[in-house]
Amino acid sequence: MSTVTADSATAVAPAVDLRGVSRWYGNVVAVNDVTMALTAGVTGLLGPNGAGKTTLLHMMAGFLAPSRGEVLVGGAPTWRNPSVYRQLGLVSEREAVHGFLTGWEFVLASAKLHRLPQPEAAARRAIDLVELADAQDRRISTYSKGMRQRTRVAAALVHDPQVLLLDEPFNGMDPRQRMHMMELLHGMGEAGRTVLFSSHILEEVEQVSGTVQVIVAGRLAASGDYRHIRRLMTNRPHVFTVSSSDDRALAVALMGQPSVTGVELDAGGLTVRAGDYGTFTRALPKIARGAGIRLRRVLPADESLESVFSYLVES
Ligand SMILES: Nc1ncnc2c1ncn2[C@@H]1O[C@H](COP(=O)(O)OP(=O)(O)OP(=O)(O)O)[C@@H](O)[C@H]1O
Repeated sequence: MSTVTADSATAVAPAVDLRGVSRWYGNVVAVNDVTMALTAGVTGLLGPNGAGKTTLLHMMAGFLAPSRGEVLVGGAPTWRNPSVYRQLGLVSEREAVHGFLTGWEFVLASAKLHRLPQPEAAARRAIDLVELADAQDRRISTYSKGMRQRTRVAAALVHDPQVLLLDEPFNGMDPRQRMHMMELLHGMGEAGRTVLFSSHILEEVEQVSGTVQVIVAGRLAASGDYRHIRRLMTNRPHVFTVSSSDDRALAVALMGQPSVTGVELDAGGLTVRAGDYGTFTRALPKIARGAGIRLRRVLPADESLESVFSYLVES
């Protein structure tokens, strides 16, 4: 977990610090006792739909009050604290932009809302950063989805905030637009900004960020280095459906394996429960070969992200 250690005098204070944060809507608990600290660089906030990602981001941005706990940005509470807004930018999930404005007008309006001393210079810098200068004088209604998204990022960055929060920024983008947005986020992280983006897609997070916060049903399920979390996800018990040239003989051979915890045989083939993914998938071809059996099909039966997430929560 990316906590700041007290033993190091040079430890960097987290830009975003959540301490025992909960938020409920009536009797729905959207966020449940979350503690996390974010420092410079890009972090992915990974979780299935309805996990509480938007609620967390909105509390960080000062749009929502926590029901319990503290949400700090730069050491100050975000709720009802306009001075914090100068340090952060939020790109929300919904894509509402005024299509009749040009990209330039939209970003400039944001600079003026922030009452920046030189709004034109700030708008120019933000537009250059997202590489939209060529299209800045066209109406937003003529932009592609990716260009609209970049316009919104420019508007959120116009005041050069230390913290940038993005809610599902890759939704609906084609691969090229995705790549461009990923490079943009990378660059901002490398420049020392604290960037947090939410996603429900594991691969998306893997490509952009080495650090992940996994949120499931309002709780922080796992946190830290992506590879560590990936291992947690693959080292869990797995169920496979297997069909072969002789399912009955294969069932007998598999039952003798320590990595196998259960085998069921029916007309459709075998359902095999294995202790972990790697050991079983390495052992299976050898076992089949040893018994003179040909494998026809091996499919993981429980690979939905939902099942991976619920495993993380239960473990
Ligand atoms: N204004 C609200 N009133 C009541 N319940 C809400 C409200 N906003 C969110 N919720 C509930 O809180 C939970 C978390 O929602 P949230 O939008 O934060 O999740 P999410 O991870 O961002 O999901 P998604 O990706 O689908 O937006 C869900 O059960 C949702 O139905």
